[in-house]
Amino acid sequence: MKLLSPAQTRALDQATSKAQGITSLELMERAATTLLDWLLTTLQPTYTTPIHLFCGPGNNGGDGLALARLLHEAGYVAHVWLLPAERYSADFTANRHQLPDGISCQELDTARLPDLPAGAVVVDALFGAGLNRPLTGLAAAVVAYLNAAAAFTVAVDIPSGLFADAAQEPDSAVVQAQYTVSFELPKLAFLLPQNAGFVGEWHILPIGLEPVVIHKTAVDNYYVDAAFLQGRLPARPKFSHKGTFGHALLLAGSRGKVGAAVLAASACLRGGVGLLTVRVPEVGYFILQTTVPEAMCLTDPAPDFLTELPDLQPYAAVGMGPGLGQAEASREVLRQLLHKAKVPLVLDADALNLLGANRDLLDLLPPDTLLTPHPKEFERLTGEPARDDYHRLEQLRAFTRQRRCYCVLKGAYTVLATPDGIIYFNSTGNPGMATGGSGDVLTGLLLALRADKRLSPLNAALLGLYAHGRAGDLAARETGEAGLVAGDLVRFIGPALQELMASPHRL
Ligand SMILES: NC(=O)C1=CN([C@@H]2O[C@H](COP(=O)(O)OP(=O)(O)OC[C@H]3O[C@@H](n4cnc5c(N)ncnc54)[C@H](OP(=O)(O)O)[C@@H]3O)[C@@H](O)[C@H]2O)[C@H](O)CC1
Ligand SMILES: [K+]
Repeated sequence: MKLLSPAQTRALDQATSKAQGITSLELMERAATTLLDWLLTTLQPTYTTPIHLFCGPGNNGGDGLALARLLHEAGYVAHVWLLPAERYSADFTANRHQLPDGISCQELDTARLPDLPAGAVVVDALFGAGLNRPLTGLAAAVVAYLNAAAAFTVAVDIPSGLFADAAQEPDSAVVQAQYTVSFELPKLAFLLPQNAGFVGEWHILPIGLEPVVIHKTAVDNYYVDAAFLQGRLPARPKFSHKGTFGHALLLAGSRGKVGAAVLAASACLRGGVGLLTVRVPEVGYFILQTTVPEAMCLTDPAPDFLTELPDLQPYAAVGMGPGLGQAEASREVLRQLLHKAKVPLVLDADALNLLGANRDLLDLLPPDTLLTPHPKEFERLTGEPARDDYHRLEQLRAFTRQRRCYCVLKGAYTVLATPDGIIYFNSTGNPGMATGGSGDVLTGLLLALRADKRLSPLNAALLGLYAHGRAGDLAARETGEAGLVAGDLVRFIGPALQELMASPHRL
């Protein structure tokens, strides 16, 4: 799914009205009807549940007014609270006039605010995508009042006070919603950790906006769901053999961290690689040969950490980093790898820390290298702390453009940035995956997909991120989130990839 800016969303609304021969008021009615359905199904209010709708002066307020009417007509108790303003949008005014006589409708002032007990529902329709400055005065006071109340809050389109795709000043007045219900496509703001306390759980309701116009709209940010990946993972050909899927080399492990090599190696095998050779120091030989018998083990002459780069000739892709440690000799192995590699590279964990501590090595990165830092490792790569999540995204775009690489940034919505500066937000995964070894599993899986010559660097990375998160979701069904360990992810990589695999008989 594409993430559109507010200006692009407005243009899409207008193009939809034109193409479908409907007025913007009719589109608003469609949005409100879908919203009504969602609200009744998800919140299941009773006919006595008080539902307070706070409506601002624009079309977000118009959505709130239309919803209030529909709720009233369906027999629910709707109270409308209007925010006084100098100007009101045309569709707000039209819906204001359509409010039935029996509905309670009052203008807000600080002396007249409703009681909002725990059983009440608040619908926040004060401001939506048209917000163009921070909230002040009465609007800010109302937001503070709503945030202090015990009621259950549903934000229409976006929590009021939150910008759709830009940071707001710290301590700005922003509604803290339990649910945010938006239309057709998600907004960038929903995907950033700094906004989690405002957005709550978000839902997208389709309202029939024109797909052709969405298709033609150029964006820098995408949200990757299963539909987005459809057809990107080809089925395994009937007459394939182990050479078809590539021979990968994994450089990993040091004394006390051989487990990271084991997890990455197991994930690489479950990721469908044809052959896997793991380079570990002597200390890892017995462990690896017994826990991952499917992998070949090529030991380094040193006992505790890697000191020599093996001949790279046989390999289709090379991964380096899990459990590596940061010994000087291992740094030199990394330097040689960057100099010599002619095949795709996946760098993670200590390989990234070594890059961060020796930033001259970044100049050696071969094009299309895939890096998989978490935010702290990424900060070491750039050498500059991010001001906020938006700034971090811009740093990421600048980094991948400058280095011509692919970079994954791990988090609740793990993102992938490409050499063109396009960002993809992954949609799968759960908090149970914030556990030791989860990143090693991702590295192994990505290595397998990069070794598969049928996949572009972009598709390999997107499929890997999605399948990793999906494996976590499947595993958590069995283990619960708290009980999830990285080894569980490995077991579910196969089923996760199978779900994504294209049918050979479909277009
Ligand atoms: N496709 C869709 O998603 C649809 C969305 N709909 C809904 O429409 C809104 C967007 O409506 P819009 O009228 O453009 O914007 P708002 O309602 O958010 O804001 C209205 C005006 O408020 C003024 N404004 C902006 N910031 C502030 C502020 N901080 N304090 C006070 N006033 C503010 C501004 O006007 P000015 O002239 O004062 O600058 C805004 O224009 C979208 O969010 C959806 O809810 C459609 O209903 C269906 C399709
Ligand atoms: K809102």
